[in-house]
Amino acid sequence: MSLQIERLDCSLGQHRVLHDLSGLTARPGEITALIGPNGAGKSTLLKAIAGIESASGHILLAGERLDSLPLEQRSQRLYYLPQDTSTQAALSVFEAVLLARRTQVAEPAATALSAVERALKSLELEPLAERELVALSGGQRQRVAIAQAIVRRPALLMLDEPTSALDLHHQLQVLDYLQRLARREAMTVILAIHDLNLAARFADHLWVIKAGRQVDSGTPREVLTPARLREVYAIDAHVDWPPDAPPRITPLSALRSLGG
Ligand SMILES: Nc1ncnc2c1ncn2[C@@H]1O[C@H](COP(=O)(O)OP(=O)(O)OP(=O)(O)O)[C@@H](O)[C@H]1O
Repeated sequence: MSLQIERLDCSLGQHRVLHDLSGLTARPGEITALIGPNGAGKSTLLKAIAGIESASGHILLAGERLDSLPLEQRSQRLYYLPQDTSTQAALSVFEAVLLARRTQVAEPAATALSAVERALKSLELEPLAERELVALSGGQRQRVAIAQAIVRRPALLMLDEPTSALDLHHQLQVLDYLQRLARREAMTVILAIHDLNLAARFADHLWVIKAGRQVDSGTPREVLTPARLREVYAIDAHVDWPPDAPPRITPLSALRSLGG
């Protein structure tokens, strides 16, 4: 389902965080990466779409006004995975993923169990299935949280920095899996991410925001230019799109203060 944002404003307390975001589209079957410096408003935008933060403007999913749906109905269509995946829940990995599935979908137990097994396998979590959540490392917990998100099969999946705690193997493995999942299930996937090499490699489309304002949107090649990186991140960077290798963005130096 295609997501469209029009005239979105959001204030937190006295602070206006998002300013009139318009014309942002995320398509089914694609990964849309949301990029921008610290404090740009990436988490706030994802939370506003999820209905966790209140915002004005239009948020349309497959033409339907998400922003006028009650939270419960929104949550049947989307899933938002926050940046902080810490938990004190006294559950095993398997139980946590099963619970995520069962609170969302009414179905026979055997169907739920096989969905959980598939999700664990897809994220290489089978060896940890019986471990307690509280006994996991940060990266392991992050992968479990991603399994809890994907097992629900939402039409719109939003992940806030889903690879921030992952080692290099799992960064590639998770993003490759999300890309295949999006294509196979025609899922709309939006992820906030700081690593521009991963964004360039795995995203079909980028949204760029800075200080709550939309700076650009387009394909990685259109958006990730040295001039744009200078403007958005205050860095000098070398950008290379080799024909037979993944794109390479090499930060060279930090320029003036970025602020924020
Ligand atoms: N509860 C709040 N009340 C007031 N301002 C807030 C609140 N939460 C966040 N902000 C401010 O909103 C702005 C956007 O924050 P947000 O967390 O959305 O940024 P971000 O782009 O996700 O940043 P990061 O890359 O550091 O995670 C920041 O200036 C932040 O200080």
